[in-house]
Amino acid sequence: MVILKREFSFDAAHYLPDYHGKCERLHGHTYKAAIFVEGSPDEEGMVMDFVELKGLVEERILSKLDHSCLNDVIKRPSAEYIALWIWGEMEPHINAGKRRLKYVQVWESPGSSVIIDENDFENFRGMLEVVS
Ligand SMILES: Nc1nc2c(c(=O)[nH]1)N=C([C@H](O)[C@H](O)COP(=O)(O)OP(=O)(O)OP(=O)(O)O)CN2
Ligand SMILES: [Zn+2]
Repeated sequence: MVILKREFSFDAAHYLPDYHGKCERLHGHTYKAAIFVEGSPDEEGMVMDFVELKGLVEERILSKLDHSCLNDVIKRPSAEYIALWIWGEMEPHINAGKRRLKYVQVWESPGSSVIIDENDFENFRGMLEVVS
């Protein structure tokens, strides 16, 4: 199997309502994220066309999160829950044939990131309180 990765970034505001400290106040980040897809190269030599993946990221993620207040979309927008939300947006459009969404990584700052896989999504999706 081969794992391909597409990285992207977005600017957004958020606050952490249940956090006690500076992050309970409205502030912003330039987030970075990566989508990892596992599969076998097809007859075109591709696990998944990067152009298709870029379009999905723009349609399913960036159009909703870039220059937004994340709390309008995700109730507790920690990096962990942002990653779970991204998983829910992307998985139905990626899993096909032998290709599978493998990991989602979200960086809140260059030194701080989370990585989730399908088990995390199954275990924690119920805690993801999506606003809209
Ligand atoms: N496990 C997590 N911990 C924290 C999260 C999170 O999403 N998951 N988020 C925050 C806050 O959003 C906070 O803004 C992060 O602050 P900090 O780490 O200090 O990072 P800065 O953006 O301020 O950048 P630095 O240059 O590193 O100060 C807190 N914890
Ligand atoms: Zn923050």
